[in-house]
Amino acid sequence: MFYLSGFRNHHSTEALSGVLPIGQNSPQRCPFGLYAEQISGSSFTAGQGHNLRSWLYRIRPSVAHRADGKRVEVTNWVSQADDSNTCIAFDPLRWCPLADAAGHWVQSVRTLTIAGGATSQTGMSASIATLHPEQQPVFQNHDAEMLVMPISAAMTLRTEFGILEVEVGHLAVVPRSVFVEFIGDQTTQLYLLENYGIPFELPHRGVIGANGLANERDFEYPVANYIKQPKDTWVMEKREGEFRGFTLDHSPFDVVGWHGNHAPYRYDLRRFNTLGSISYDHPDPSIFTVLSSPSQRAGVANVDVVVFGNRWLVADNTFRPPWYHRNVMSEFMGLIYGVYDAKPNGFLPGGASLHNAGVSHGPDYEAYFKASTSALAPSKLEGTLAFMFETSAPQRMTTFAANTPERQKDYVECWKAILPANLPDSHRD
Ligand SMILES: O=C(O)Cc1cc(O)ccc1O
Ligand SMILES: [Fe+2]
Repeated sequence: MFYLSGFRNHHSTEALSGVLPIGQNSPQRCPFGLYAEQISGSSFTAGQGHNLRSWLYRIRPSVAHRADGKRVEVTNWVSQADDSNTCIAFDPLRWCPLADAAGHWVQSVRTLTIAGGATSQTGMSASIATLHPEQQPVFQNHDAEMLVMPISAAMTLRTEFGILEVEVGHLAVVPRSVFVEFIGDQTTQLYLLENYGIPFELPHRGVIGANGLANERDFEYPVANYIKQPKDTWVMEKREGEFRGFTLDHSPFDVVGWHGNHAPYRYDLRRFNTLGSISYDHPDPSIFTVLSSPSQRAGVANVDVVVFGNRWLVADNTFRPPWYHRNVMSEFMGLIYGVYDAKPNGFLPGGASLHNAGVSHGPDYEAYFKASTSALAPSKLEGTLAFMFETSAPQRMTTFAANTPERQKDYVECWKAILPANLPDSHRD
């Protein structure tokens, strides 16, 4: 399938040539009698480089989709970090891969951790969902930009803007309020991040220069692809954590052409140009940032998406895995495949961990022992893809996450075998 390349480029695409008006956005009558509709992703007055909007040329304006909605109960998708369904996360936390959930993917979402929420428009939530091959509802998330990563099988996202094929090892981002249908040929679990804050940007590269990390051209946008379907379509929408469903008498995927810099996209995480230490010491993980949602405070992210993929380890006289640490940001981690170097046991593909702000953590005993004693020849981490959602707000654990049988209540035992350094009981030079 053909894609448009370039992060936040001003893309133009037509499923039928001649549908995009030339030199203006909203002519008195659009070509072919289509309807022009703008969707924005920033305030109208956002600065240059942060101003996000696209123009869609569609068979019906999306207001024609409006029908009275019915409230739908979705039990475990949490959108506010308050006392009603979350608790404070004091301890290091870890979960085994969750069992597949029944039902469609929206019902299957189980939020594990959350910071901030949909109403305050800050923070994030991290969830696991299950996508089955059955028919799925079309979905609109007014609360958040959604970032999804399939874990065991590829999936397809049909959106108003066109189709994104999303493999294991890809991430896909769907802006707020965009109509999207998740389609799977095989059952797969998904990691799902809701970003309640400012839409994702590429991190500033600073002295790294113009290239490296996630390169702009590797972000792929869909080409226009419409269906003129008179059949009923079931749509679900989410607003401030509440869900409603309604039936349309046609498909919302009726956009024949679009142009703009605000659209869903995919990125192959295996294209990430990982940079690291070629002298000594383990760098801070900010060097692995793929996407960053900034906060109002310069240099402090609302949420960073960080990836740990295949890479050479060559640092001299260095403890090469992550050091022991406490981070002022809070860290949710997941594993798409392979082994994560700091946690060779117990952190499994499809599993998750949370080290809340200030919570001490680091390599487990086995990782420490191996990395502190093995010969330091260059070595390569291969067949591995882990990620971290790092947010400046403390993350809470949901009631579901606290009580699910997949929670590893013995997680802290992985540091138990660590021996104290061999020193006399007390001494002072
Ligand atoms: O805790 C973790 O495993 C994530 C992490 C990785 C790293 O390379 C440095 C710091 C950090 O928090
Ligand atoms: Fe960490």
